[in-house]
Amino acid sequence: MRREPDPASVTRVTLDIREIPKSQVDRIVDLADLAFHEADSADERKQHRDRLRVCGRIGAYEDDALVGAVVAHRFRLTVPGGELPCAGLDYVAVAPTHRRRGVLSRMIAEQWRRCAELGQPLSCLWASEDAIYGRFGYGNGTLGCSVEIDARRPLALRITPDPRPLRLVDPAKAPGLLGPVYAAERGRRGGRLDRDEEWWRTMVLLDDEDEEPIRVVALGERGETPAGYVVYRVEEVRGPAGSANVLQVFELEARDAPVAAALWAYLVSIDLIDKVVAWARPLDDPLLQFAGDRHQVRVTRQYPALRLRLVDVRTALIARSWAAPVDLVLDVRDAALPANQGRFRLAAGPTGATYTATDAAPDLAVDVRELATCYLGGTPIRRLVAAGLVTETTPGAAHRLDAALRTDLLPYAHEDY
Ligand SMILES: CC(=O)SCCNC(=O)CCNC(=O)[C@H](O)C(C)(C)COP(=O)(O)OP(=O)(O)OC[C@H]1O[C@@H](n2cnc3c(N)ncnc32)[C@H](O)[C@@H]1OP(=O)(O)O
Repeated sequence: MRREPDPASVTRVTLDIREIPKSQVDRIVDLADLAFHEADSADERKQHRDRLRVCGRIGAYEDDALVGAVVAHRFRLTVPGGELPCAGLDYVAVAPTHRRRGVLSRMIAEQWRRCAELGQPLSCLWASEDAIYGRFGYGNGTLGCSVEIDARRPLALRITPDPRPLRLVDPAKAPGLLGPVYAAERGRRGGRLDRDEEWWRTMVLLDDEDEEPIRVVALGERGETPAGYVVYRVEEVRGPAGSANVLQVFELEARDAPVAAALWAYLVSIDLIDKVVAWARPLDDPLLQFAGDRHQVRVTRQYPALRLRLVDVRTALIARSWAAPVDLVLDVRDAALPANQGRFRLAAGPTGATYTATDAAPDLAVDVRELATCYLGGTPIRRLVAAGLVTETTPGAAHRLDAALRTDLLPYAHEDY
C-alpha cells in the first residue's frame, strides 16, 4: 500500500551541522545581512570578520550552502559573588528560504553540546524578537531602562557632586586607562561581561565615519585611576519641530553616587545640547534617586535586556553567592537538557551551596527558564509565582528562596553586542 509522506519529513531539510571554518566568516556576514535585512560597509565587514574569527561558529549546511549560523563569544559573566564562563550567542541567522524547519533548534542543540565541552554553565544573548528564545530555556536575566534628561537647564541634584576634575581621554588610550575602572565596576552587578582591548576597540569606542566622533571623559586627578568615566556621542536629530542635539550615553561607570552626579551634571551642562539620552541603565540607577527633579530626568522605557540560560543548573547555583540561608526542594523542568531536570535539594547560605538529587516532595516547581530569570537577583521568584509561572507547594518557599537570591544591586547589562 502506498503511504503518504510524513508532512514533518517533507518540510524538514537534510542538514549537516558543523563548525564554520575561519576561511568562511564572510559567509556568516552575508547570511546575517540577508536575515537582518542589512548591508555592511567595508569597515563594518572588517569589524565583523575580526569578531567572528575569535568566536565559536556553528553552521547549518545544505550541501555546501550555509543556511544557518549561531556564533558564540567566550565571555565571563558576572554572577552574584563571582563570575562564570558563558557562551554569548550572536549572529543567529537562518536563511529565509529555510526558516521554521528546525534549523535554529538543531544549531542550539549543538551549542549545548559545546557548552558542556567548554565548561560553560551559562549562555546569554540579546534577542532580536522576544518570542524566539524562551522555548530554549532563556529567561530575562537582566532588565534595563532608558533615561532621558532635559539638558536645556542645569541638572538638579540632591547630593553634592564629586569636585575632582574632568578630562577628555583619547579613545585610543581609553582601554588602558579605563579598563581597571570597568573591571571593578562590573564586579558589583550581575550580568556584566568581561572585555579585552579588542572588545573596547570594536564594541565600545567604535567610530563611525557617518557619525559624530565618540567622546570619552574621565573624572579624577591626573596620575590616579579615574573614579568614573562616560562614553558618549552627540547626534543631530531632525523632527517636525526642527532639529535637536541629542547626547547619547553609551556607558557611564562611577565608583559612587557623587562621581555619578558629577558625570551626569557634566553631560547636561555641555553647551548646545537639548537632551541627554541613556538607552540602557539599571533599574536601580542612583541617578533616579539623587536627581532633584524627576520631571527633568525621566524613565522612558523599561525592557528585558540580557537573556540568560542556565545550561548546567547545578554548577550555576553552586557558583553564586547566597544572601541568606535556604533549604528547599526544587522540581526543575528542562525539556532540552534532561541532566537539569528532576528534584533537587538546594541547601545554600552565606558559606556556600549544595545541590543534590532527591526523592523528597518539592517546595517549588520551576521551569529552567524561570530559574534563569531569578538567578542574578533581578526578578523575585515570588513575582513568577504570582504570575502562575512557578508553582509553590510549600507556603513561604518562594519568599525564603528570594531572601537567599537577593543582591544589593540589581543585575545590569548594557552592551547589546
Ligand atoms: C542572539 C541573536 O542573534 S538574536 C537574532 C535572531 N535572528 C533573527 O531575528 C534573524 C531573522 N530570523 C531568523 O534568522 C530565523 O527566523 C530564526 C533564527 C529567528 C529562527 O530560525 P528557524 O530555523 O526558523 O527556527 P526553528 O525552525 O528552529 O524554530 C524553532 C521553534 O521556534 C519558533 N520560532 C522561531 N522563530 C520565531 C520567532 N521569530 N517568533 C516566534 N517563534 C519563533 C518556531 O515556530 C519553532 O516552534 P515549534 O518548535 O513550536 O514549531
